[in-house]
Amino acid sequence: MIRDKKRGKIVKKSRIGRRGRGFVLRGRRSLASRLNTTEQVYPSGCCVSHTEERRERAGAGGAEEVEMEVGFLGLGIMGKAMATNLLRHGYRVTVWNRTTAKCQELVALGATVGETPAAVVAKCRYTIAMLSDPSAALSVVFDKDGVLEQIGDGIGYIDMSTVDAATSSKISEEVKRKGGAFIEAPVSGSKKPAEDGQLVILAAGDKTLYDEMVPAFDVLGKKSFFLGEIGNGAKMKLVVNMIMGSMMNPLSEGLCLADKSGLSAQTLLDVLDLGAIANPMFKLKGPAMLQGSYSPAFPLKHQQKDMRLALALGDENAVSMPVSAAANEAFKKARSLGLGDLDFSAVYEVVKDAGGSGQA
Ligand SMILES: NC(=O)C1=CN([C@@H]2O[C@H](COP(=O)(O)OP(=O)(O)OC[C@H]3O[C@@H](n4cnc5c(N)ncnc54)[C@H](OP(=O)(O)O)[C@@H]3O)[C@@H](O)[C@H]2O)C=CC1
Ligand SMILES: O=CCCC(=O)O
Repeated sequence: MIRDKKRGKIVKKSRIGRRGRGFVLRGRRSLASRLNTTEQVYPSGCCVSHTEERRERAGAGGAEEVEMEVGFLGLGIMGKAMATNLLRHGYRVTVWNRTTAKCQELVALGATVGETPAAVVAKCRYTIAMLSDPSAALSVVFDKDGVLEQIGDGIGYIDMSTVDAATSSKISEEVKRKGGAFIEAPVSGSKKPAEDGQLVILAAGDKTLYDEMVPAFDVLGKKSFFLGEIGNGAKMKLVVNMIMGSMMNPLSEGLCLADKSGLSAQTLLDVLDLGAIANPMFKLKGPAMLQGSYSPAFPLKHQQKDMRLALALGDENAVSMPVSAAANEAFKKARSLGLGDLDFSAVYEVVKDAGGSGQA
């Protein structure tokens, strides 16, 4: 199933409004989203327009614009932008972050603070997490004062962090064992798309919870995919990031090669942008790399974590990925040089260094 905020695509009829668990998440929707009524049919399923879907929702429980409390765990680069978007669209948001001071900016925008992940889950029917890695995702669920202490019937937990399928499955099993519902929903898109509500959401797991989350996903993203069983969202995200991280390396090598062979690296970027391999990443990151500017949108340490997890997925499936493995080595080297908190494009510094700085 695919949803597209911009084009109004919906593939399969949603169960929203049927009151599966006796509640439906709604926020105050943006005008653009309210006007989005285009209907398109995909070959493999029935479809419903956003207008029809909203009518269904309204029919199920009265007025469409009912405020709902959403919990948000993890206010890093992505979590802060996503929680801010929910607040701007009228959601009531209760936030928690390990480093408590980071909650203050959200409080200034109207959020309330939960003392612990458990306290957030106790207060909210839906809690979203956006945490750095598998260890953080597990800790927030399983440790003392964690999500599991308060999850139960009729409560949804949505982990949007980039983790591996095994981590997601472990969380899913425990949440379900306690009567709650779980989806993984990692995202494609970085800081700016998160700020602009233009993420691509790769969800999997409990389909009813997914349907209930669609209004919030409409706020956070431009498109959401429902990919079936738990693990599929995590795997899709890792494959995408494995490609992205790998691509950053030949871009770096190309910039070095252009420079070392007497060409203008900026002209190389201009040429690339007009040809078959033009892409938003080269266009956005290339000029900043030439300036040595690596303000983190996507921290390098997270890109290396994704390469590592994607390579493990390759191992499991006996897929040989020598290009990705080499890219991972460059990211590891960058981390060892203390570049982990910079943007992942800082791998350029490692590539430049490996290429030598003198004249041929
Ligand atoms: N940045 C990007 O462009 C994108 C990132 N992602 C993914 O989203 C997730 C978040 O990324 P991003 O926001 O960039 O990362 P940040 O490093 O900016 O934020 C990480 C968050 O995780 C929290 N955290 C880390 N360890 C723990 C722990 N042990 N217990 C509790 N909380 C913890 C941090 O808390 P504290 O503030 O206390 O350190 C912070 O809130 C990652 O999985 C990343 O791979 C996905 C798409 C794009
Ligand atoms: O996981 C990070 C993805 C960053 C991006 O899609 O630009």
